Amino acid sequence: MVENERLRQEMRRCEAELQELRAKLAAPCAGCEHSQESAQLRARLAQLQLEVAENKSMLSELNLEVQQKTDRLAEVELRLKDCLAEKAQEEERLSRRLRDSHETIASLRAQSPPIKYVIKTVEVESSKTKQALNESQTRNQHLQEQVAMQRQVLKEMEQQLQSSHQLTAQLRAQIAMYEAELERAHGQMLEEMQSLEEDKNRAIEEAFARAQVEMKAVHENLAGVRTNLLTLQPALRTLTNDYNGLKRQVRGFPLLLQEALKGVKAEIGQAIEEVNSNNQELLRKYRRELQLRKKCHNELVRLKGNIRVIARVRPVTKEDGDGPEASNAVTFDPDDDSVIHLLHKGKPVSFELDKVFSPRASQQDVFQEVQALITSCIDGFNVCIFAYGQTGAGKTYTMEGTPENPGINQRALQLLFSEVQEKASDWEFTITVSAAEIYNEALRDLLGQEPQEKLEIRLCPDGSGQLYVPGLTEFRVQSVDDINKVFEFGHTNRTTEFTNLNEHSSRSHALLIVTVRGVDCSTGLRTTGKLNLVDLAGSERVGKSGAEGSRLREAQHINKSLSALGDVIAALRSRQGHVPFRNSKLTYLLQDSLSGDSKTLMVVQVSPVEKNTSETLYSLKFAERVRSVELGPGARRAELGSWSSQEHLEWEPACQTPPGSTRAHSAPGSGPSSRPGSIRRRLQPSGKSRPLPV
Ligand SMILES: Nc1ncnc2c1ncn2[C@@H]1O[C@H](COP(=O)(O)OP(=O)(O)OP(=O)(O)O)[C@@H](O)[C@H]1O
Repeated sequence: MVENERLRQEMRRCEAELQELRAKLAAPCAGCEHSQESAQLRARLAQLQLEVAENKSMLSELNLEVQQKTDRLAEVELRLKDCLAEKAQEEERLSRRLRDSHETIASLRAQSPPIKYVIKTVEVESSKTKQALNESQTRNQHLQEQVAMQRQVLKEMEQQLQSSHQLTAQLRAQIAMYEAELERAHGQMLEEMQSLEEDKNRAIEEAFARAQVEMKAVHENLAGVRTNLLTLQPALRTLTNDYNGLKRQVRGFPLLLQEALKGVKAEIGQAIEEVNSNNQELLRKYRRELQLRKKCHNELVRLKGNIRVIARVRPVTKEDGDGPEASNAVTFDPDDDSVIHLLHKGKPVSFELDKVFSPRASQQDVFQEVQALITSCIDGFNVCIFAYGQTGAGKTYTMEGTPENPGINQRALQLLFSEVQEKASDWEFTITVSAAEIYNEALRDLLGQEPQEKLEIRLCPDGSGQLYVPGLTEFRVQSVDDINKVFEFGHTNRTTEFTNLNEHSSRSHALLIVTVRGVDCSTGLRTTGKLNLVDLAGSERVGKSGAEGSRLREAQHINKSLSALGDVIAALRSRQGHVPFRNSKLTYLLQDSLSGDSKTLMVVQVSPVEKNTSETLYSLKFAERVRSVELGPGARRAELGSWSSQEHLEWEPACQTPPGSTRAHSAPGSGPSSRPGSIRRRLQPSGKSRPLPV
């Protein structure tokens, strides 16, 4: 049975392989790949045929075995039948003997006692016989069981035989089918090989034909090349001659090259010299242009006036409240931006200043007006910009502004940075800042470690006549970030010192002092310009409104310093012989930035509302007083002469005062010869440190 199963599996495998072979034979194939596959198929076919033959022999062996088993079975059946017949005979014999014994017993019973004895003996023998009978019956029984068993085995074997027969028939049928299949595959393969052979022959024929054509063409080409070769030979000869000529020339080339190089080098040297002299000329022109630009710039500032007063009116804010008191009392002249009209107690009053900014003016508009002054600081001029006005009129807004909309202070520093950067190729600049406060005529350093300490203004010990503040901190700034840090530090110092900062700041002057020091890299010329940005204390007249005690003292100090400032500016503007700088700490501190060729601008801050008209009137009168000391055109020319002379001192030895200029009002320290301070400042030797000049 196991063998049968194995054979069946083998047959199934053969069948699967045949299927596969059939599929491969059916698939389209090409070239040598096909022939390779065909060879493989042929080998596989042979193997399969071998396997089929093996299977067949195994099948015949199996048949033989079945036949042998059938024969043995028939033999067993025969033996069994013999056994049964023997048993039947034995039984028959034994029953016959039993019957004889019974009869003998009965006849003997009818005889005498000796006979009885015999009977007894017989009876004894009879029981033995019975026992033998029983035994033979038991054996018979056992044999019958064995026969039944054998029969059962026989039956099973018959069934097995039958199924073997069936299987054999099936296998035979399958083998026949496989053989047919193999036959067909073989036929197919032969056909395939035949067609491949034909294809191959065809391809060979075609290739041969092509090769013949190509060969013909090559022969033709060869003939052409031969003809060309014949014609090229003379050209080759010419070329060889040329080549030999060139070779001779090349031998002489280094000499020629050296000569040519010598010539070119000489030309280049000459060209470099020409370029150098051109560069020198250009540098000279550039310097002259630079000087001219400076002159033009100063001329522009001069035309605008050395001391200028402008007004800025702030917008009405919600702090001004509602009602008639908060109504607008200020109007402007649409045709003249230097005129402002104020309606005070029902009476119109007009003022004329250098420029008036309406509430619509932006921080940038105002800055534009002061921009030229700030850039002149880079050229070594001292500049003062003041914000003047009553408390809440917008002084701090104009000078400091807000973080989103910064005022003059930050914009000025930004402008200085960008200007300095533009000139970085020719100049080296350092910008430093100091911040100070004057409260009740006491000067304090806002950037120092001890802001509460009072500082003094002293004469420079070097005998130059300049003033300085010992201990005033100077910070070097290089970016807007640095400025912000400095401002923040100054602000912190102020806030930690005073509980009511707003009130305090209204009553103190805040100064931001920016010093720009430059060195011209090509000439070594040094300049120092100072920009003083001052947020003045509130100008309202507290003293007149009956203030007492500390408020009165504050008011007196403020009034004193503000009127001292007014006096100084008026004296400078009218070129008085004596300028009262020492009348207040503020003017004393700013002395060198207010005198000489310094430039000053006062921004008068104005509140537009009705309730502030008295203070507004006072502020505008102050502004007009400062401005009213008019300089005639002659004086202005004289001023121009003084500026020019300074430029000439640096670049040209001679200076000329323009004709018609008058020096009647010139202060002793403002003429060309009496400005040693400013000239010294410009000619300071490189790297020499000195106390901050004030
Ligand atoms: N041009 C302006 N545009 C918008 N708001 C302004 C302008 N000027 C001033 N302000 C606002 O008016 C208010 C008062 O201004 P600011 O504090 O600058 O006055 P001040 O004169 O410096 O006062 P104090 O003397 O007390 O320091 C502030 O809220 C400020 O923002």
